Amino acid sequence: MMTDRPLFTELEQPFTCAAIYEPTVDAATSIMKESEFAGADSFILNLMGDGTQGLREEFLTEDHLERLFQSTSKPTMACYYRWHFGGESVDVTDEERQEILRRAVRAGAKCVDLVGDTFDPTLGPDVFTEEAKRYSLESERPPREVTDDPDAVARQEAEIERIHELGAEVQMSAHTRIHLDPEQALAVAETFQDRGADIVKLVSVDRSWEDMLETLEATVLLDRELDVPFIMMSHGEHGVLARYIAPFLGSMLCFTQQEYVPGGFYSQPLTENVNRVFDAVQNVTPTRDPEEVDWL
Ligand SMILES: O=C1C[C@@](O)(C(=O)O)C[C@@H](O)[C@@H]1O
Repeated sequence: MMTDRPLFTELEQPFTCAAIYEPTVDAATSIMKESEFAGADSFILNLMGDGTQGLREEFLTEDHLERLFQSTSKPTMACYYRWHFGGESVDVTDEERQEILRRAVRAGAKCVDLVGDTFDPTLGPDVFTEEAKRYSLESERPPREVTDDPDAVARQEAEIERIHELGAEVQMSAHTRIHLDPEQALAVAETFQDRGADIVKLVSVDRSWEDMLETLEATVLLDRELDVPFIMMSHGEHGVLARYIAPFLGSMLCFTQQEYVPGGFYSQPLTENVNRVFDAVQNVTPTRDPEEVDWL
């Protein structure tokens, strides 16, 4: 008998979530099956590909998506950003993106990624441009993909309810394109939690080891203060190390990949590798107050 796939918040944490960037359902299925052997616990499917690192538009039907989700007993989360990993902006409205994400849920996705500025896109340079790089190198810019416009927030809250009614969870996310210090990270995370998100995801920017250490500090702060599960991580080469470590400090999962394709996105560690780390690192969760420990 078919068993339903678990929700993301039902999985034992921390776990791996393998990113699927393939252009066709067959290719995506093949990578998902191989990822299962590498120990992937869940998947994130990129829907905004149209030929470059994500599912092509012709596969965005309920039938195609259902065939893909049914090929695994692991849960899949769907995302459809305004940009794709090839670097260009995607020419669809927020309403269309949400319609496609709801279609994915009807086809069996267990979670959708709701970008934090949906219905009120934050202004800023196009991603992957020289100007975007400058934006990320400076700290005193507002975080991208975060809005507090009351109309947009009300629509986001209604969208979260619709997705809940369809039986899936919502991960509210922001790729902030700037480095977040711990207090900034907590402020954004709390607004997403207040909107009804089941999971909060923050992707900061780390430009140095000091930034990376602040990202880990933000992870500890979020773990202490947030009521919902969260994912804390960063873009930037200094952020890669924290992707392995943050899951031990409370970040719920690590986004991984099965293999690195030429011209691909290499910040996500390989699934097999992360699982080896998760398995090897034991006995690091404190169970007693420092006062109760003999050997300090
Ligand atoms: O948003 C995220 C995280 C990500 O941006 C990363 O940096 O690992 C990659 C995306 O596939 C995923 O949806």
